[in-house]
Amino acid sequence: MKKIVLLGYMGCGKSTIAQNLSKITNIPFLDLDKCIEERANLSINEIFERHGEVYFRKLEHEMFVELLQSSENNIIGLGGGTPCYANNHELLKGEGVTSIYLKASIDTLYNRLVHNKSKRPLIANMNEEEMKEFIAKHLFDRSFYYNQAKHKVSVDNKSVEETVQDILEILA
Ligand SMILES: Nc1ncnc2c1ncn2[C@@H]1O[C@H](COP(=O)(O)OP(=O)(O)OP(=O)(O)O)[C@@H](O)[C@H]1O
Ligand SMILES: O=C(O)C1=C[C@@H](O)[C@@H](O)[C@H](O)C1
Ligand SMILES: [Mg+2]
Repeated sequence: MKKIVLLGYMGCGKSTIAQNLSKITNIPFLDLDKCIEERANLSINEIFERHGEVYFRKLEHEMFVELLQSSENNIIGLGGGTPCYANNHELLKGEGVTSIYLKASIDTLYNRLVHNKSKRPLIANMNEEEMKEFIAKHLFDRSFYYNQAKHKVSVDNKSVEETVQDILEILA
């Protein structure tokens, strides 16, 4: 089995890029956040509200391990925080795993997230100034984990198609 794992900060484009990559390669795409929502029968927001983040991180780890263990070839889009909890970052280095960090600058992330934050509980209640500061600090804290990926693709100022092309070159 081969697993292509896309990771990176909220809004870097994991879900968008993975969907497009899936169409071109015919490798089925699994979105970890969606799998968790289906298993819990709750939205990510509801899981955070009702059970708290620690519980969410437990579900997230269990689901990630389960997806990696399946015998199918898959593209897996992680949640923004997945590599930063449990031993998930170690799993990025496993045999049969092609892990790719979609690296975006603070400005790119801010511009994509500012009008699109309601479904992202970590930033949903922040104003614009708080959000920019939060993204800068949070990205810095998380970079160590994101950099455990085997490959890195910069997504700044690139179209979806250009980023997909960069990934296809890694996979070739
Ligand atoms: N060049 C681009 N590549 C990827 N996404 C882009 C691009 N330009 C604009 N976008 C938009 O940026 C947003 C990226 O969000 P997406 O949900 O794919 O990110 P994500 O990394 O999966 O976030 P999360 O971790 O919160 O699930 C989408 O609204 C998408 O349409
Ligand atoms: O960056 C994060 O920690 C998160 C990102 C989303 O994909 C979701 O997994 C959840 O909102 C947490
Ligand atoms: Mg996503």
